[in-house]
Amino acid sequence: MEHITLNPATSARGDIKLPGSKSISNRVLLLAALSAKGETTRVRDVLDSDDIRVMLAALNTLGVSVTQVAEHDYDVIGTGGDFPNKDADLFMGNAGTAIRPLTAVLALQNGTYHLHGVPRMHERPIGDLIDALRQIGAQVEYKGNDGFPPFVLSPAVLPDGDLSLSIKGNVSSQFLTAVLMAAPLLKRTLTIHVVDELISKPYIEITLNLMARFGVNVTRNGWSSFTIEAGAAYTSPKEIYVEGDASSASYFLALGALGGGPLRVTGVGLSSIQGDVRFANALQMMGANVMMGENWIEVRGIHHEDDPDETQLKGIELDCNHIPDAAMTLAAAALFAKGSTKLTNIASWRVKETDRLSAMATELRKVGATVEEGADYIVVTPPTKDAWQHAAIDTYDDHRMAMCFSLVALSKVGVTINDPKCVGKTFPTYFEVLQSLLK
Ligand SMILES: O=C(O)C1=C[C@@H](OP(=O)(O)O)[C@@H](O)[C@H](O)C1
Ligand SMILES: C=C(OP(=O)(O)O)C(=O)O
Repeated sequence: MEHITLNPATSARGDIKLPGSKSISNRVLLLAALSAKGETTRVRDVLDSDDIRVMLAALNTLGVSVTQVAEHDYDVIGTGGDFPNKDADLFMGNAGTAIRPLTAVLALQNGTYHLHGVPRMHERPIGDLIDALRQIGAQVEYKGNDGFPPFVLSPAVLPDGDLSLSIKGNVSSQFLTAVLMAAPLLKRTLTIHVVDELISKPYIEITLNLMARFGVNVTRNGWSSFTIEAGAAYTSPKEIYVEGDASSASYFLALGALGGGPLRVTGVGLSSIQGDVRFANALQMMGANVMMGENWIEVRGIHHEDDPDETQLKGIELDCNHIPDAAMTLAAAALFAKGSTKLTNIASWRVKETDRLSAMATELRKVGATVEEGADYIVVTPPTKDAWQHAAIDTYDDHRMAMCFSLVALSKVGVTINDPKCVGKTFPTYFEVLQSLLK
C-alpha cells in the first residue's frame, strides 16, 4: 500500500493560501448553471479536487456550458433551470455536495437520470431526501438498497397548486440544502417543514447566503420552515469568488497551535460564510492564541512554562454539531492536550466517508491514546509521555482521516499515513503544503 512517513517535527509555522471551499464551489457551480438562460457567471477560485470534478463532469454531461478560463476560474452559462440533456448516467464519486443537490434538481428536469457512485456512496443514506421529493411528485426507483444510491429519477408528476413537504434534518443537512436549491425550479410556492432536529445548521446558512447572491431570497421561520415563492428565479451575479475552505484551514490552525506558530491561513476569516471558521474558537478554548482578520486567521501555541519546546493545550468538552468536519481535527489535536477532550453530538460522523467515530477511535488508540467511543460522542485521553507509538494510520478512503493524523508529525515519534492520496477528495496537494510548514 502507498504510504507517507512524516518524521518528527518540532515546529509548524508559515503562511499559506487556502484552496477554495468545497461546499461553496459545488453550490456556486450548480447555481450558476441554474441561472437565467444565456447568462454567464465567472466563478473564481474554484477548488480543484475530486468532489468538484464530479460536479463539473455532471454539469458537462447534462449539457451545461462550463469553460475553464484560468487555473481556478470557470465560465458557466445559465440554463434557466432546464438542462439540455434529458437522459444521462451520472457518476457521483463520494461527493455528498454533488449527489444531494443534483438529485433534487434532476428530479424536476423532466428527464431520466441514473445516479451512482463509489461503493461507499452506496452506503451513505439519501432516503430522507427522496422521501421529501416524493411528496411533491418526484419519481424515484432505487436500483440497490432502498434509501441509498444508486437510483433512477424519471419525470416528476407535480400536484396542483402551492406545494409543501416535510423533510427530516437529523441525518444530514445536505437534504434540506438540496430541496432549497431546487425549489425555484418548481415555479410554485413551496413550503419546507423540517422535522426532527436539524444537524449541521451552518451549512444551511451557506446555502441561503449563496441562493441570495443568485437572487433568490428564502422566507424562514427559524430552523423549522422555509418558503420559496412562486416567482423566485436564479439570476447570475456575473462574477463570484469562492472563499478558501474553512474545514481545510482547521489542519493548519491546529498545526500552528501545536507547533508554536505563527501559522497564518489566508482565504477565510471574520467575513467568512462557512461555519467551520468557528473551529478557531474551539482552539482558543484549548488555549491557543488566535487572531482573525476579514480574510485570514493566525494561530500561535502557548508554550509550556517548564519546557519552551512543548505547547500546552488543555482538553475541552464541546458540542460539535455545528462543525462536524472540523471537529475531527479537534479529536486529533486532543492527543497533545493536557487532560481528556470530549466531543459530543457528532452521530453524523458514522454516515460520512467512513464510520468516522469508529475509525477515529481505532487509529487514535494506535498512537497510544485511550479512547471512549459512544453512539454520538468520543472522549480522547492523550498518551502519557512514554506511551506514544509510531503508528501506520489507516485512512479508510477518508481525506479527513489522513489530514487529521498528519498532526501527529508534531509528536516525538512521527507518523505514517497509509493511502495518503485519499486527500484528493478535497485537497490533493495537502501533504506538499504540510511539508512546507513543518520544521
Ligand atoms: O452542505 C455541505 O456542504 C456539507 C454539509 C455537512 O454534511 P452534513 O449536513 O451531512 O453533516 C458536511 O459534513 C459536508 O462536508 C459538507
Ligand atoms: C462529509 C464530507 O463530505 P461530503 O460532502 O461528501 O458529505 C466531508 O468532506 O467531510
